[in-house]
Amino acid sequence: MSDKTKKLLLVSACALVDADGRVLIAQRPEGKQLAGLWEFPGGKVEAGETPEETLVRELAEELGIETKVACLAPLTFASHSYDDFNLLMPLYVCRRYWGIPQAKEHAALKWVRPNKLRDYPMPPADAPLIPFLIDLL
Ligand SMILES: Nc1nc2c([nH]c(=O)n2[C@H]2C[C@H](O)[C@@H](COP(=O)(O)OP(=O)(O)OP(=O)(O)O)O2)c(=O)[nH]1
Repeated sequence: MSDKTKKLLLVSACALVDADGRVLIAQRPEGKQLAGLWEFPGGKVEAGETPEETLVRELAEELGIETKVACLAPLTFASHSYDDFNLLMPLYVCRRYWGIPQAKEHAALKWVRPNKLRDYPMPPADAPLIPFLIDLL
């Protein structure tokens, strides 16, 4: 049943892909909601931003890498109802970026083959995204 008090939260996420077809996942740090789970880098779309601009900003803040809006290709989206909000999360693929990803805000980073993603505990919203990455890569 719909809960009219629940807010829709728009979050942009990115599957960064390396030359080997592996995807970067990042572990949420202690103290945050969903701590310890592995996620796709990204974050909340802020006022005035396009979802692509959000990702360019978040990838710089979280990983210290540079990319461009034109280097982000939409793949699919996640839609999941958490207890306190409804999440809508477009997932982009990025194969072209500059710099080496570093965990600036995460506990750890890992490059993983798409068919191994299920070995890493992810937020419940993310499980339906995995088959799209397996198909693509
Ligand atoms: N970046 C990202 N967020 C995800 C994924 N899956 C998923 O459910 N989320 C959720 C977790 C958070 O509730 C929200 C992302 O928000 P965020 O990373 O900007 O915010 P946060 O919870 O770290 O908190 P904040 O301190 O920034 O407010 O989306 C994912 O794969 N990547």
